[in-house]
Amino acid sequence: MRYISAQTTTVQTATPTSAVATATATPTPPTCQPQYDCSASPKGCLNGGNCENKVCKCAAGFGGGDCSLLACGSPLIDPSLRTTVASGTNCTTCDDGFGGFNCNVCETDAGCQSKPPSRTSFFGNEDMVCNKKPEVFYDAYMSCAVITPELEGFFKGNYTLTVDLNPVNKTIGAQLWLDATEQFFCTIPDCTLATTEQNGVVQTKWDCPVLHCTCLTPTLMCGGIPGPVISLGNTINTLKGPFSLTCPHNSKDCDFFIADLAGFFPTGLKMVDCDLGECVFPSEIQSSISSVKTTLAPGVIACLAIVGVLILFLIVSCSIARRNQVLLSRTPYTLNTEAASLEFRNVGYTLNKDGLQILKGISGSAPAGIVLAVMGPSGAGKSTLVDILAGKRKDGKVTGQILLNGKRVHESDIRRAVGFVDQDDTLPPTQTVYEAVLFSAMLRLPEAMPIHRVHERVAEVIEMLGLTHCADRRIGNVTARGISGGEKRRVSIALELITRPPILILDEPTSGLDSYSAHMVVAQLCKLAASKTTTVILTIHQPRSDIFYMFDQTLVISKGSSLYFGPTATAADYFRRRNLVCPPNYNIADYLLDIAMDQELVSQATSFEESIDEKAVLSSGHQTHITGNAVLRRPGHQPQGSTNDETAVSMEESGSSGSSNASVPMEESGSSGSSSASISEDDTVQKKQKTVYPTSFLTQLRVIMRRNLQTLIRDRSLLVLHLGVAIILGVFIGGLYFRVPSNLAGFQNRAGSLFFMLALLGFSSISALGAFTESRTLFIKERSNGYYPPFPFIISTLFFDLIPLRIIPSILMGCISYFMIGLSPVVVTFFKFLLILVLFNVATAMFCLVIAAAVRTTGVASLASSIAMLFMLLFGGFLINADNIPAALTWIQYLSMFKYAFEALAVNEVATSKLIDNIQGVAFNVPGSLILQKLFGFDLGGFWKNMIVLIGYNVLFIIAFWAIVSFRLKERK
Ligand SMILES: Nc1ncnc2c1ncn2[C@@H]1O[C@H](COP(=O)(O)OP(=O)(O)OP(=O)(O)O)[C@@H](O)[C@H]1O
Repeated sequence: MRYISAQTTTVQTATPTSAVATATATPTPPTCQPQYDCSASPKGCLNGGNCENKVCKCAAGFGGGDCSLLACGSPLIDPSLRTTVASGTNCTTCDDGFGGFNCNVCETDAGCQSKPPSRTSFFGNEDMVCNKKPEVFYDAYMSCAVITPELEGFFKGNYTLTVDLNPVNKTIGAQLWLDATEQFFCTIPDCTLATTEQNGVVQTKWDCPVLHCTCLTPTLMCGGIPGPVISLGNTINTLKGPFSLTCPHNSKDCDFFIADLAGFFPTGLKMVDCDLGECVFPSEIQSSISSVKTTLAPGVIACLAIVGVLILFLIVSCSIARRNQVLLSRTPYTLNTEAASLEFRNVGYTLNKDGLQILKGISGSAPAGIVLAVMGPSGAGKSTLVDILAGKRKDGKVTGQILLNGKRVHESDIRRAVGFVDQDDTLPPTQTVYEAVLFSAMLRLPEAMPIHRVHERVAEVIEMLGLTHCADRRIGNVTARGISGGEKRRVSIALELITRPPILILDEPTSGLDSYSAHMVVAQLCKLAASKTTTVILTIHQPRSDIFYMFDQTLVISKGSSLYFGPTATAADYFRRRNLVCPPNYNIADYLLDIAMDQELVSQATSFEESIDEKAVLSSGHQTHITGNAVLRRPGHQPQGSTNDETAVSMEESGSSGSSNASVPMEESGSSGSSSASISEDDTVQKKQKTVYPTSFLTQLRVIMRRNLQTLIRDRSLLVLHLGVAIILGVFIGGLYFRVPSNLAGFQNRAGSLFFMLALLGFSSISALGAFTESRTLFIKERSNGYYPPFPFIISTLFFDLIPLRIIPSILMGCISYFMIGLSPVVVTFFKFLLILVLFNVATAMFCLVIAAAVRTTGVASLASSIAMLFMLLFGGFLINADNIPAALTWIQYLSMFKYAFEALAVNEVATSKLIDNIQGVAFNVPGSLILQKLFGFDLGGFWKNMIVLIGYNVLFIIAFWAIVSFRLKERK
């Protein structure tokens, strides 16, 4: 059977047969009105009708002169023969086998076979069938109910969408009906259609780049009566697209998405109970389902890629570090057993800023295994000299030469050979004496040294310096009182003594010590020198006479010039020969200082006519005199490179420390062989050597982290404050914005609570300044003394600042306030919310750390970060609308971390929620996304973009922090 019956329906005249569509309303009677000329009317044909010979050929389901009326005949009937019904009236009965809002949707195969087909099958003798699947092939019709609380808030009624899907012409025609009245229709060309299978779900999707819609005036939605709340006429008429329609095969629902209306319908229009059908020949049905792999949003892919690269980098770095640690722990080690000699020739130092000459060509030497005391009044240049001898970086210009064991070497070699105790005690306040010395030992003794030997050595040094009684007491600082100033001085010495360096240089080791302790410390240093493992050079102000005579050699400096250099024992004779006699019962050390202070006496001493012997020394150039007390005290002692020859021997001649008991001041010697070149300008020694650390990276990291953990636990105030404040403020914000409703006020509160949280976290980050400023000084000193390189310090600092003080508090505050406020209950939204808070807080803390590292003064650093924070807050998107910022200042918002975090938080939270309120009796239901767009000027699709920017800020600040700490935080004296 080719078709079931052939029934003819005459437009608006014939009485319908039983099978002909009828309407509840009386069919529109024929009129005598002139025929509508579609070519002459600007309106043309509506609802996808074509104007042919001045007459509209309407799409199935439509009729009337301009195709504006609902026609209730099946698509198999000639369009001109379909019965139309009056506007506002529904079709009630459709042709057999057809259904849908305007009776053009086939329901059965029989329906499709009830009339002769309007086209022929390629395969000839075929009956049409009704295809009900969303994958369509010829011309399908669909009608669906529409769920749209957004529109229903303004225009009450039942919404229906009728759609004509034409894959042959690649077009879609769609009409929206409110009750039975059409509100607007759209014609959509150039569509592509694809049926895909993803994770077992098959769906057909139409993607169309453009759409043209026409709002039918006067209708409720298009500015019609009675008194509409709003008119969508202009919005609908100016829609551009793109547009998409997605229909899953296993459901009767579809999604209708118009990009221009994303603010109004963020997830599209929900079409439910869709009835779809088309009459096709079976041979036309050629399903082409393609499977697609699950794809992630580009933002998610970028984030995953960053995390992946970081993890890979971490794994590779850790395995390399572990290998190095194992190798180093198996490397045989030797501890220093031999003292080194240090000679300095014509050392000068001039300040860059004002050209002031601080040191004027000072020469001398400290042969291996002796104690050399550098004396002089305050400001004479003692510290400057020992800084230079220790290879410390100086701000000004250094001239002269320094020889280590008689050889010119790079200053990094000198630094390696020298242990340096600074004038100021820079010690970790929260550690005990034992822990501080152990810290130095763990980092500076060889990795392969067994741990029990390390502890033994620590105990030995602590005992040697008389610190056993306070070994378990905390060092303390101004705010938390700990050990005494003298004990601190001895701890500083212990930190350097632990490595038993070939040369130990101490700046004022006895300052702050009582005379007994001073004597004890100097005696220990002399003992160390006598053991031939360490040469000691120290500066001292006013030693007691018994202490003075413990030094082997003395260098007296007056106003940057050498007044005396020679054996301590002959100093008194030397000045007596110049008629400068130390009064009886007078401390010779005090007398030497008196001379150095008085320029007349200095002139008297330096203008003295030298003896032949002394002249001989003079003419020989650099001289040194090593037969000092060390030799006298230690019979048989023969320092390295020295002889017991009583005649002065120049350094040049001896190749190393010469020997003489004659004492000649450097001024008199003239210090020939002076070098005007900076110490490091010698080509042979210019090659900078990489600092070699005795311990591996992992050991350094472990030891530093252990100390940071101790500090965090013992100096609990900051940790407790951050955690406490996070909990209290979490409860406070939760209480203040408790259970925000979805009305207008609730929306303001929701956005306000999110912004307030960011403000709190942002400003609490400023505490990073103070925390870092304390550890910064310690780092500079320890780095300079060769404890560790910057990298493990940076990791440890970031770990102990970011995790306990930034990440945990922001999670705490977020968890508490989130549920109290009643933000979105969606789990993913909650975790995204926490992630944003954490990324934001880490970024602001890193920003403050960068400032703290870059700016030396704490006051300037806190002012700079507070002002920067305030500006970022202002341009964060809450206090000023992004679209209203003056053009010249718009760039500032892109620097604001608040903007990215707030936008991400708001999009995450508010975009999927609804604003439901009632203003003066008019109820409305507006999507949160529309508010975000209109009120804040936010980019709705920008969640991952904002997240990437926040991650970018973190990476940028971490790199900046690393660069500043590595290249700027170096000791400069
Ligand atoms: N970087 C600098 N800028 C300005 N002045 C400097 C600098 N370095 C040293 N001086 C000046 O050089 C002189 C010597 O300083 P130095 O610290 O070496 O003296 P000192 O003998 O160790 O004094 P004290 O015993 O009081 O510590 C001082 O007048 C000091 O002000």
